Amino acid sequence: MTALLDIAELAKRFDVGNKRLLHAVDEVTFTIGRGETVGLVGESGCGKSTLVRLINRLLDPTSGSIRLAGTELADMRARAFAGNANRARIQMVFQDAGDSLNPRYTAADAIADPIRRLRKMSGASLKSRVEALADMTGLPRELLSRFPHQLSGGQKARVGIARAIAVEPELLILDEPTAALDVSVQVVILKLLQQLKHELGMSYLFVSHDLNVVRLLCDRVLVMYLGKIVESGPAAELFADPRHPYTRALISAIPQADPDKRVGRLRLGGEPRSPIDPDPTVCRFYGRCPKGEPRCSAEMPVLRTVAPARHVACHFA
Ligand SMILES: Nc1ncnc2c1ncn2[C@@H]1O[C@H](COP(=O)(O)OP(=O)(O)OP(=O)(O)O)[C@@H](O)[C@H]1O
Repeated sequence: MTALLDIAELAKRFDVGNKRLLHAVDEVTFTIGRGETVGLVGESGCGKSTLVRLINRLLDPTSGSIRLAGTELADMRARAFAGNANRARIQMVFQDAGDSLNPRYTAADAIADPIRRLRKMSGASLKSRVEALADMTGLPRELLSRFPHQLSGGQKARVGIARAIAVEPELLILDEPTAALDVSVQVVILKLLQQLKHELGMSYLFVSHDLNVVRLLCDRVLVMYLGKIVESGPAAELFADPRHPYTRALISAIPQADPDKRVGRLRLGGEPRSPIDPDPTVCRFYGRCPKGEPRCSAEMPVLRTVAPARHVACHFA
């Protein structure tokens, strides 16, 4: 499969005062193929949003490379990227469509906005393009004149999706696209996203806390922990045989309807492991950083990735 997105050694460090840097995204390397759906999972604060904001060029990286079909995007400042021709090629569906839509824009204005800016379309052709997008996303045309507060959660989600696909992106980043929706609406929106992907041939980077959804929708999964991709692999393989202790802990937390399949939930932390622990996949310092940092990932190896396994420095420089 040809790589559409090629991320290499991508890093974002934030200055958190007292001469300390927080490694929000810590030298991350992965690819997304054309037409592939890649899931990005990890606990709150592990760096998922920072990573997608780097890829979507809303944030400037500290170092590393973001190549889209061979074109380097990391060199350009986030502000300059907004007006760049490549802007249309990566679009994003945000977590809460209600929050991300401009309250002063009707649904039609919201969908038309990127087309006007990035495709320089106007007049009757713009209007018919907006109507076609409403049809594609199942938004009744009569709702196009409504403002976000006059739409249901599911309808706002459809507007957010129509807006994101309006300029025919090659890569769609979905940041918890159904987290703000009722369960029944979630299913409908996930089916719509699957259908659009097949119709339009896009690649998806799917960020989610819901591992059951990730298992169902994604070809491959990236597991992020403290700014690093600690494990990545084909979804079926990773869920059947998680190798990294953090992935195991994450999977053990998936609710199981079948009592026979329930296992005890694994938790990280507790006593430090022996420095001569024979299992190289287990961190010696879970929750007990030698530097005294509570969130340190010291000596946690990276598994099943293209990068060679190596020891991870303290999360705080
Ligand atoms: N502008 C910033 N300045 C300093 N630290 C930041 C900044 N933005 C994010 N961080 C820190 O970087 C780390 C990663 O944050 P990020 O929002 O990427 O996590 P996340 O995995 O997306 O979390 P969630 O799932 O809760 O959205 C966190 O420790 C966060 O506090």
